[in-house]
Amino acid sequence: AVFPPELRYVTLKFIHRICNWFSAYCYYDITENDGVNTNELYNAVQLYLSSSASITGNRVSLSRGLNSSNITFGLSNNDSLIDTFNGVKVLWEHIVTPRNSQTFSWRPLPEEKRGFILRAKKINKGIVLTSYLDFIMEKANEIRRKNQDRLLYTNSRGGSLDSRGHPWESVPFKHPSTFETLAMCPKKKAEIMSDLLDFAKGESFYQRTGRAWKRGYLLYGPPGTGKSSMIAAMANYLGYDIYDLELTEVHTNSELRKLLMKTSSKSIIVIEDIDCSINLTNRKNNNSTGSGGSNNNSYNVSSPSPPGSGEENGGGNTITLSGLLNFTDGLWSCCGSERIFVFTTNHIEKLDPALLRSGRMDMHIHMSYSSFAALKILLKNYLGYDDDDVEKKILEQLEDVIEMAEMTPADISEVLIKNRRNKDKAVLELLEALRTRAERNNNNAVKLSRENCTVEDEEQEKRALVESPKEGVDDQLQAKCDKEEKGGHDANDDEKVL
Ligand SMILES: Nc1ncnc2c1ncn2[C@@H]1O[C@H](COP(=O)(O)OP(=O)(O)OP(=O)(O)O)[C@@H](O)[C@H]1O
Ligand SMILES: [Mg+2]
Repeated sequence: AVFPPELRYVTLKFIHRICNWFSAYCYYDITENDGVNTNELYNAVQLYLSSSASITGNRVSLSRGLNSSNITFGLSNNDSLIDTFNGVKVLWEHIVTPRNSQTFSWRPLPEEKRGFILRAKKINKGIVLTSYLDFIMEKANEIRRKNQDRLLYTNSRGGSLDSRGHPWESVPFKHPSTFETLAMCPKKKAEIMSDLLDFAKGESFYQRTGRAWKRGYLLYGPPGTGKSSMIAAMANYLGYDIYDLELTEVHTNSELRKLLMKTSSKSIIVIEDIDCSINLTNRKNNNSTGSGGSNNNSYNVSSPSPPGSGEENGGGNTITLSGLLNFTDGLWSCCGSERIFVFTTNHIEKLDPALLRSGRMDMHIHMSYSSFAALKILLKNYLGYDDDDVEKKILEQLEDVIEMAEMTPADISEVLIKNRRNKDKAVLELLEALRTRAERNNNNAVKLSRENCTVEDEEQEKRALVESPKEGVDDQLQAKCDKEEKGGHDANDDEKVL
């Protein structure tokens, strides 16, 4: 109180300047407001320092962001702390001074002037300016994404808008599913994760290749194999919001387009059970409308109109397949960026080939019955068991039956949850359940082969199914996991489309 902060700031500055000549240090001012714009670096530094474990002062400022369940700690006014980066020590000081009321400004400025002063040794100037500040920006973004809870949007209100004209309703999204808890072939999992990461970091790639910055995943497989869990894991992994699109609530193609326009970037747009929610007879209707003068083959198949004009053939009050394709693929799909489309289905064979062609759904992911690798993940999730916690003999027995049993991860987790208090019993009961299933499947297979409908046919059918997308979007990952080596499929999806 004896020493007014304003004076203190000026003196500090003055002292800094004097010392500059003699000292080994250099100083950087990072003010909250650089005149007109808010300084992004200031916010980043604040967030970054909040995560720093070295805050020990008696006075710490706390804050909690909108939609966030985390509290962040910050440097209090005129407090300082030391941070180290790559062995380089720097000192941060937070300076707050009352703003001079005579300063003219077009818009109201906060009453206080805030800023950080960063002190570093002159010999470390290079490292501070090049890597340290970048590091802080990156770290801050990470923290921001972690603190902000995901949102789950639905359009369950039908076409009606809320008071602010938004067609989407949102709730905080707190699904605990992550890639770690997801039971599936580890190789496949790793590929999906790196695909997602490539996508999220791929701004310049998409720019360079002239592609809209979006990606489509089709998840298919029987119920209870983790399709919805996978979507949650994707959202948690990338920190994206989810838009769960209920197609049955959408009445026209133009309504669909409006919904799309109101989605934000960095989001996953999900249509579950696509085979059930879109009436496939639409396709016939479309074809009977005649396929105009479009010279794009793929559109001729299903949608006579070029992208972006799906409204006309929406006609009455139903949305059409072409409307949906325009939604994911047309010009409107790029109003915004960094969007992922995920469709799920239990019956991939029921889907229109137009939906499956490459470029539309970039990656087809087969979620299948539990494999041995997946089973081990489930054992770890539910019982906390590692490999050597289970008797080797039992583990081998599990491995023997798991493929034949064709049990979904959902079924397996059911058995494990039921017995989670008695872990040994859980494993034994699981083995029993797997055996029963395997036996049943085996009997069925024998019966089938007696009726001259061999298992091989089924196998072929499955293979045909995987290969069915006309443009050759093989499920490479599945193939890899099944160790069905099909040589020469190394080209990634993007190359195929190009
Ligand atoms: N691969 C998996 N890894 C971990 N848990 C799984 C997996 N698959 C299923 N589960 C468990 O089973 C439950 C049902 O899974 P989920 O809802 O993801 O299945 P789904 O494939 O979406 O089924 P549906 O086709 O009926 O929508 C989940 O709550 C989850 O706990
Ligand atoms: Mg589901």
